Amino acid sequence: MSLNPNAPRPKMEARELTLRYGTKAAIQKVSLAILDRRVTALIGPSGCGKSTFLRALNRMNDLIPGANHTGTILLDDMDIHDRSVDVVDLRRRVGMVFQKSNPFPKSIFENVAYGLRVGGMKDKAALEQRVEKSLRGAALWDEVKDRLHESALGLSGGQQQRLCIARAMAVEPQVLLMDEPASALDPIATAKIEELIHELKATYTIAIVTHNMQQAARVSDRTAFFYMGELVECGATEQIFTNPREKRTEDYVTGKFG
Ligand SMILES: Nc1ncnc2c1ncn2[C@@H]1O[C@H](COP(=O)(O)OP(=O)(O)OP(=O)(O)O)[C@@H](O)[C@H]1O
Repeated sequence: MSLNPNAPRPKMEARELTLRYGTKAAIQKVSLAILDRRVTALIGPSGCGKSTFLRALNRMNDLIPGANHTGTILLDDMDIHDRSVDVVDLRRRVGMVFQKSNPFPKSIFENVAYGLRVGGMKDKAALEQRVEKSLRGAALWDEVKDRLHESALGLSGGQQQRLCIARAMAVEPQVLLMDEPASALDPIATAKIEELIHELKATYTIAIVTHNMQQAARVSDRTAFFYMGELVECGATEQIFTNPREKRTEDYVTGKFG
């Protein structure tokens, strides 16, 4: 129990989470809190289980045949694996942005409106309002407002990724999961995404997987270091990068292995 009443509370929390593909554990007994309206970076060498952990947070691993888990994941006080949980509703509350932007072959407008239409929103004015709000939120509105009904596939890579962020935001999630959202982008588009993440954390709780150590240091408040399926340590980003408790963390953040 924290003594500071202003200390952020966990928005999501994994307790002793083990996730296997078949019989092989990809992550073992991971206990990690994702704090409300903070950015948590998940770092570690390839194959250490970062994406597996991220995908577990909105049960995307359910889609992989043979994936199974033990342990608990809470969203606020709700066990996300409880029988009463509707997975579609969970994924609306915990949205996801992938490494490679994946706009639908539809117009810019329809990409953002998609989840709203699926959710039953029919009113044209309401749809237009929410699409504009989401595009503004994703810092894309000014670039696309005059071409909303053109194909999303005509946008640049960086614009497509911001469109995917707008699409995720349109259904008003509480948590945004980002799996290397800038790894396919050039430095200018990457800087825009990083700036956006900085703005989004006023509203959203964000967990981001990144291979880029500088990016983790720039965008996150907290950093969790994974190694071979284990969570080695998690703490304030500055502490993890300047004064880690564990030797393995120090070796990784100083580039001794990777
Ligand atoms: N769909 C799958 N089926 C079987 N094994 C998988 C699957 N996805 C991941 N794995 C295995 O689980 C382990 C963790 O993978 P994961 O993708 O979570 O790691 P990662 O840290 O995100 O890696 P990277 O940084 O390379 O993306 C790896 O051994 C990987 O081979």
